[in-house]
Amino acid sequence: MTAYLITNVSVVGAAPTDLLIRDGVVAETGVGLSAPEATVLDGTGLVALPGLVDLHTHLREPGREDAETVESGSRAAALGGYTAVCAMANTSPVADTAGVVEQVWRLGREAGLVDVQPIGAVTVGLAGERLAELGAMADSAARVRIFSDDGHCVADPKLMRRALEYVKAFDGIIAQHAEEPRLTEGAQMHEGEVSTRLGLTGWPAVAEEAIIARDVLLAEHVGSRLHVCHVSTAGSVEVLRHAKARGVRVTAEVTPHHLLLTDVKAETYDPVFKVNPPLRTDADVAALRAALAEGVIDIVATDHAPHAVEDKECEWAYARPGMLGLETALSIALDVLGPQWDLIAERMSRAPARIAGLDSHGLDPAPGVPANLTLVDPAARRTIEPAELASRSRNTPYARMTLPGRIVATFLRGEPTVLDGKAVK
Ligand SMILES: NC(=O)N[C@@H](CC(=O)O)C(=O)O
Ligand SMILES: [Zn+2]
Ligand SMILES: [Zn+2]
Repeated sequence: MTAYLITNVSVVGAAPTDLLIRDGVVAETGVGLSAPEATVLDGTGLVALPGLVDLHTHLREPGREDAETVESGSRAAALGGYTAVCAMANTSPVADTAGVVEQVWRLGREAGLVDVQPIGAVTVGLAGERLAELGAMADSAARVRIFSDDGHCVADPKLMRRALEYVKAFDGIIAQHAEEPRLTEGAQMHEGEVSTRLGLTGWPAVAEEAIIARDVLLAEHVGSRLHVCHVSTAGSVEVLRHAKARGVRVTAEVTPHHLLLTDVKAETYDPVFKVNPPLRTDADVAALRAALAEGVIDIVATDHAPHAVEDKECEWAYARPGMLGLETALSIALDVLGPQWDLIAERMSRAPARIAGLDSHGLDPAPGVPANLTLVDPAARRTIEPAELASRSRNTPYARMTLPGRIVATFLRGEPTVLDGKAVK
């Protein structure tokens, strides 16, 4: 195992220091360290962050390996500064058995670029009819703790209650895709002025807010943990604020795209901007940014949703919803939040690691801590070229945009997965 000496680097925005990485851990920190056996990396001008943790990633394996594999998605994650990702269950077959979650977990180990933590489905086949084998998935080698039917809402309140009750025994979490399906039938974009002008069927904010309101009440009643996926409206923020004030065990995420983009993008009719929940309004974006700063929204999660060309480059109405996120998330966060390194570390690493129970992640680089970290060059700017992304898919909404920040290196348990901005394998 090679040792690495990163010199003159700012750890989470603090005054520059040296970091010695050896035997999988941060062995030493301090100014003027020497380690003759170590490979030296000049960290001047760079910021070291705890490796980013994504609570919401779609890896598409098994079933749609043409759009993404565990390996290609892991590489995209490492290049984005991530050391751990939670893989959503809407694969084919669905990750609703111990067998499938163990398969995804093993593929992640074999790729060895990030820790891949599978999420299990709540219901069999994501059909919303009966509970999947939650206990068997929790007891499996994948040790599943987060369950989600993401892509679909667990709309039946009785099933949602049962799921919350079931996972309480092992302190599990239900991660809800909050969308009342009866209110979004045929929906193509956010319901508002722009949808009226374009004549596209709208996805009203209340379809999200009504489910969040119901679920925080159910979580309170049962005393279980609820996580709300991709919060997208100002009204959802108010529901969450109220629930948190009451002490409900609820956490919430916002995606980079909901922090930056709005429904006016639909005017292009370019399906790269079609996503669930849909891009909302300026007022929603402002409310989401404030909620993230305040902590009403706990984390940024990418909802990295790769789609093959034929599923995206077609008419808006036929295109699948979803956009890439792993390779651009840190840049968007830097653009939206500015160089608030402690806040970025909290919302993109420490808090998601805590929520997911990933004990060796989300820890600031310090002596004795597992060396899961990433080095960011905040002064660099880069122009996003879809063809250059490591993902197998090309559906980034940031094509040809110039964004701040570049991931220079990422370390997983002391081994580099990215060096000089390139994946090492
Ligand atoms: N976000 C999306 O628009 N799509 C996701 C599913 C989801 O996150 O709901 C997908 O799997 O493609
Ligand atoms: Zn979803
Ligand atoms: Zn998703």
